[in-house]
Amino acid sequence: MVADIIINTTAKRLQQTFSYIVPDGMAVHVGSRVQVPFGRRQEEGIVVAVSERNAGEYAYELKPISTVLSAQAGFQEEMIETASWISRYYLCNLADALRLFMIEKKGLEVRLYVTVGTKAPASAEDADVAAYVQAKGQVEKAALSRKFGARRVDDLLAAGVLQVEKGWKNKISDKTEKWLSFVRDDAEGLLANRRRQAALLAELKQAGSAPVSAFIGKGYSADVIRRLCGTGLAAISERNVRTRQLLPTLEQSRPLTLTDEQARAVQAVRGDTTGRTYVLHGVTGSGKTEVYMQLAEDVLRQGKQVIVLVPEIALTGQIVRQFVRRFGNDVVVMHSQLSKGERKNNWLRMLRGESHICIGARSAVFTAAQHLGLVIVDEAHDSSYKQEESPRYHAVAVAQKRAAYYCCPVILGSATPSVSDYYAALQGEYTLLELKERIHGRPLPTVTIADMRDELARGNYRVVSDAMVSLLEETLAAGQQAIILLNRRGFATFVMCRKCGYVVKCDTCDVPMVYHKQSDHLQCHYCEASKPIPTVCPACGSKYIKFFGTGTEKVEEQLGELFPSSRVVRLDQDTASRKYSGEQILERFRRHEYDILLGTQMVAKGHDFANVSAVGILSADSLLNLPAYWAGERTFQLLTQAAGRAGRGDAPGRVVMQTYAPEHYVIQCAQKQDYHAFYEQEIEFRRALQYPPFHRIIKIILTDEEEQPLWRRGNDLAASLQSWTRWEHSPVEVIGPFADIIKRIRGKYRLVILIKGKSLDDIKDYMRREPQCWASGVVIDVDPSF
Ligand SMILES: Nc1ncnc2c1ncn2[C@@H]1O[C@H](COP(=O)(O)OP(=O)(O)OP(=O)(O)O)[C@@H](O)[C@H]1O
Ligand SMILES: [Zn+2]
Repeated sequence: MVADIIINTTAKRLQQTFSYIVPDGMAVHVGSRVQVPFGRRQEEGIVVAVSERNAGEYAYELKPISTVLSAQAGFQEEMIETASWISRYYLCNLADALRLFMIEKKGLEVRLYVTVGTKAPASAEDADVAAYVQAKGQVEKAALSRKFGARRVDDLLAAGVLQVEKGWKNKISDKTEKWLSFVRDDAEGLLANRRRQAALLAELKQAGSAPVSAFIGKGYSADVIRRLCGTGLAAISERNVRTRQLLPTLEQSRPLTLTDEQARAVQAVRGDTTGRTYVLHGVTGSGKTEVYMQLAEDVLRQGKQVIVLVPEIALTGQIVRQFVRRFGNDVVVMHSQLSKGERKNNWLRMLRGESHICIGARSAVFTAAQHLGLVIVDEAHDSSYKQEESPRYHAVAVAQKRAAYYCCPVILGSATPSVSDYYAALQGEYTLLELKERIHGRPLPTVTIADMRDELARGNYRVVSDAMVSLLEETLAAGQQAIILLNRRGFATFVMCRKCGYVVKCDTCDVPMVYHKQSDHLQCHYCEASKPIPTVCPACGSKYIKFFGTGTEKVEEQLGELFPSSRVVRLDQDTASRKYSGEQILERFRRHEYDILLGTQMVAKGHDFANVSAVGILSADSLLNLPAYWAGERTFQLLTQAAGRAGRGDAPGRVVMQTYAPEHYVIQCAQKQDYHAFYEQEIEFRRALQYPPFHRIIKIILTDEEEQPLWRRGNDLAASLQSWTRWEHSPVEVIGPFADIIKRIRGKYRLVILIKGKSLDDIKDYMRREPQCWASGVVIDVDPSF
């Protein structure tokens, strides 16, 4: 038998597969991680194919595989299939695609482990060594040599008293903690005069077992714990750490009685074994989470597993909270603040089938599973599901691929489905499920539009319109809370000389720098570089340096002036960057320690705060004017989602939306929260201009420190692609090269070439063979999100 193997390294030249002989009796299958001779070294490899071919059929001499590293660390066949698809579809290396599924990206380290051999030791000294090894089961050879001397160990190996074999060691060690467990009751009266120990034992009997830290937290000293263990009534053991709960302990919840709409949705998906995709279009506050949970419960009953994807920002939010309350310890949460050891523990729990639900952001789509029964993607329209570095995959597409293998359904839930998903649902490619009503018949919020041109004409130069001021006044007076959205952080969005018009830009990016008042410096939002504020204009020397534009910091200041007695909190990248600080802000707002939550799009997503009755959107058109086909869709989604945070409790919701373009169809549809009207207009626009979903797009980004060579390279690549399309008569359009919207980032100029067509499979084949596509400074983005 012959195995095709990918060497696990990032070196680009090693991306092809290599063939090796499978020695007789060695258990090697697709997905095994093995060690192979490679040049003069041994390398780690991943088996991607096994065939019955004969080594003699090859033109060169094949070498045998050295060892199988670990059954546990191996890949499942499904993962290899999905990774191959990713590498074909997104035009990336197979090794890079495979690494998406690995928990230890760097690969495994091979070590030698010593166990007891078959021969008896000849002397008392040798017997000591053998006894030591026997007691430990196995000992790393290096450690044993350090303890007893390398010579001794080698001699004992040669004599057969000890034996050695290769094993693998994780670079990430398991993260463990000490647990205290109940052993038996104090029948002998050992604790007669020891009240603390007796109390601890009583508590322990109730709990069975719990982390030692929990008892320390309850006031038992380490000494009391140690003495209790000394009596043999309790014992300490090391256990792998479970996901650190981000949330305070929550009460368990029971399934709710579904509304008719919810029941119909659950019924439609239940028992699907075709691997279909369902678009669950439910207005904000319609109870999508309950639908997810009841479907998950079904799947759990069949002993299968569920992956739940949420936008990164929602990881501590509503949906995670609800799942943890309903399913308790059966849930693992993969959030970015876990240590590597914790991630690995979670990952292994899913792989071994010890946990059944994994909730996480984009990358959780790669979680190992025993048997996947359902994938849920909440807020499926969210742009965070697209990875913006290589491999540039979309988590929904990967989820669909995995689900197809397991024949399990994928649910794409959203109040504002992506135009492409909704189109696929209407075409019958997906199945559409709708929740048209909010729970308890609560009305959707009423939205008022504030035309900012009128405000200016009336002499209101503030960021906040009169309508919004009154809304906030009434809300605060009623003891309710408000959320305010402004999609720009910082204080002033650019700094300009009034005399000559000079705008302060980043040294390495072609963007104006943003003034941050709190830290009192200018910051580039692309590369995070910062600069002091110039006192005189660097261009003309005048002193008329002025700040323009508005960010969240300035609004925070203005709100403080307008409503001095209200408590305002700001949530944006600047305040949320410290560990857990974002969650704390949201948690304290939930407890009504603040009246107004102000922030960037982080405040618009998924939150379910019952006491929020007002939402203010300061600049509804901030995304609308971007030169991109998706500008309307993103704007509609953001506005509808933000508005949907209002009126989820007893008080009806009210929203003020500030805009300079009140007549624009996106603003009009968002005002009415009318997804269908928006979709009808948007899909016609897409059809007319041949944008997705009617045409697919590949974006090629070329970068270089020098502008001239970059254009030359761009023109050459475009010419190559053009000649292919002419020659093949393929209905594929090549556009560009043209300068990217932002001409230069981090010191590198940027050019873009777009490829558009109904099917891009053929041109992908061509691109795979075109060396210019694989040169350094070239990024290929299939189905780009911007
Ligand atoms: N069948 C039900 N009976 C009673 N209450 C329900 C029911 N289903 C859901 N709810 C409650 O309705 C509220 C809104 O539900 P949920 O947060 O799931 O909405 P959603 O559809 O996810 O909205 P959004 O898209 O805005 O996040 C929650 O507080 C939830 O507990
Ligand atoms: Zn910069």
